[in-house]
Amino acid sequence: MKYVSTRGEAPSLDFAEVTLAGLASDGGLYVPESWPQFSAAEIAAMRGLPYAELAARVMEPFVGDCLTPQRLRELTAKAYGRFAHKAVTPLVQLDEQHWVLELFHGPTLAFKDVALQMLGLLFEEFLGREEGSLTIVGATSGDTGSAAIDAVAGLDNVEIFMLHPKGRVSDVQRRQMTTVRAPNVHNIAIDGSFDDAQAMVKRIFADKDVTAKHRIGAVNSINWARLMAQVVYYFAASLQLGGPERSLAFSVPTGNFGDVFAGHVAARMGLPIEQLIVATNVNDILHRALSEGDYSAGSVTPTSAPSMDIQVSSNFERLLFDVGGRDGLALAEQMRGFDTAKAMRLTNAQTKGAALFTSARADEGDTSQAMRWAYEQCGEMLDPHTAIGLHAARAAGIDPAIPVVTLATAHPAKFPDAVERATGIRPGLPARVGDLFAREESFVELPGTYEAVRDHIVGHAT
Ligand SMILES: Cc1ncc(COP(=O)(O)O)c(C=O)c1O
Ligand SMILES: N[C@@H](CCOP(=O)(O)O)C(=O)O
Repeated sequence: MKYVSTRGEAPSLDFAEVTLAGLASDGGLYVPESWPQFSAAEIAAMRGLPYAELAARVMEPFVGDCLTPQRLRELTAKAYGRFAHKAVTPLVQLDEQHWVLELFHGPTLAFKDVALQMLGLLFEEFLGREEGSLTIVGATSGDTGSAAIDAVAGLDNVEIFMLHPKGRVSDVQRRQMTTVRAPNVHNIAIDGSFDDAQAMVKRIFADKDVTAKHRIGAVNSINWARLMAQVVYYFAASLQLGGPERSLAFSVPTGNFGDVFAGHVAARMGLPIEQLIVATNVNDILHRALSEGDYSAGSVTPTSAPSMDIQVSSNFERLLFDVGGRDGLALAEQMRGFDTAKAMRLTNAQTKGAALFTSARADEGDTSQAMRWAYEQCGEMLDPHTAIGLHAARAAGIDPAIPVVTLATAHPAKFPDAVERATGIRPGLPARVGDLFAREESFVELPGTYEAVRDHIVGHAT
């Protein structure tokens, strides 16, 4: 399997190279040069498999010959062995039509663990082969940071610098990053938004003064391996609810468009998906793009779902590439226009090609109301991000005969204030996070300028 850049100019790479490269050298994102296909019979044969084996089957065509089938199975067994639920991503039914897919049973209580537990092992595997090292620079609006840190803390040949927007993540999220004591972990709080942090990460990949001395790696969903691992749970949910004979709709709380793009990949591979519902909070660039063709970024508004307080959605570029004719040079031109104007229109081909997607936006009242409904009517406590997904799922008007699965992207205890305001109940942290509030924090605060962040990273990277 070879990977190509969405901007058409970077060299094509194999799976190991793409995992270590993160962002493409032309500023684009890597995607497989073609989508692997499963027949209905092949999908049906996956029914009842343990999650780790299902993951190996779904990932195998993407990995190509970079891992033997046996080694891939050793890695998936190790990655998913750390989850607190035997099913790894269990489904919970809310009513006749709605289910939630709980993706928060990993070590840091969000869906990010599903991919990052695997990515940490892949880094070790591929770096070990060449005795290389990696300086990871990541941006987080709260969840990627802790999941990535958990996955790589203590590794000898990996160092991680994680940027979060100061004061804009929950206390639990911040502490899950800043209380990890390991010499290779560096937390940085910047003045600014997640979008500012993500822009700095992309800039550092293009900074020749830095890349001449350090091999920069990515843990954000710009790294293809993240998305590959997220495709698996769409298969897991479908197989439990009658797939491949029955088609499902998925509602996905969306920010950087990685999770829902993984659903698009599952559909491309042959999984019957009726609709992908892109659920946003008031930072609704994706809702406007999909409903009106208007992809224009404003400033970020802080909400009770801080991990989705994102306006510039990295993985939307992968969708535009895939549904708009896979013309890298034309997309590079379109993205350059967006970088300058912070706005662009989708082409007719892009809008038409994205027909599997629909979208909805939830304001703060809708989010609270969805948390309350799930708790009072169904006995399920949801976090605010999942509640946005549920609001969109119920608003989308899907045929009642089609099951709608909302991705539960975080544990409610990561956002206790918002959950308590909506339901009157304060969720407690599961025992696996330990004495989070007793541990000492360590992070530096930096101004929100690229130079300040770059100088800090260069000054502290070994
Ligand atoms: C809890 C939670 N829900 C939803 C999202 C949005 O996911 P994505 O960025 O893949 O669209 C995020 C952040 O990425 C998150 O942390
Ligand atoms: N919501 C994310 C933002 C980063 O997105 P990613 O999926 O590209 O890593 C977070 O919680 O950090």
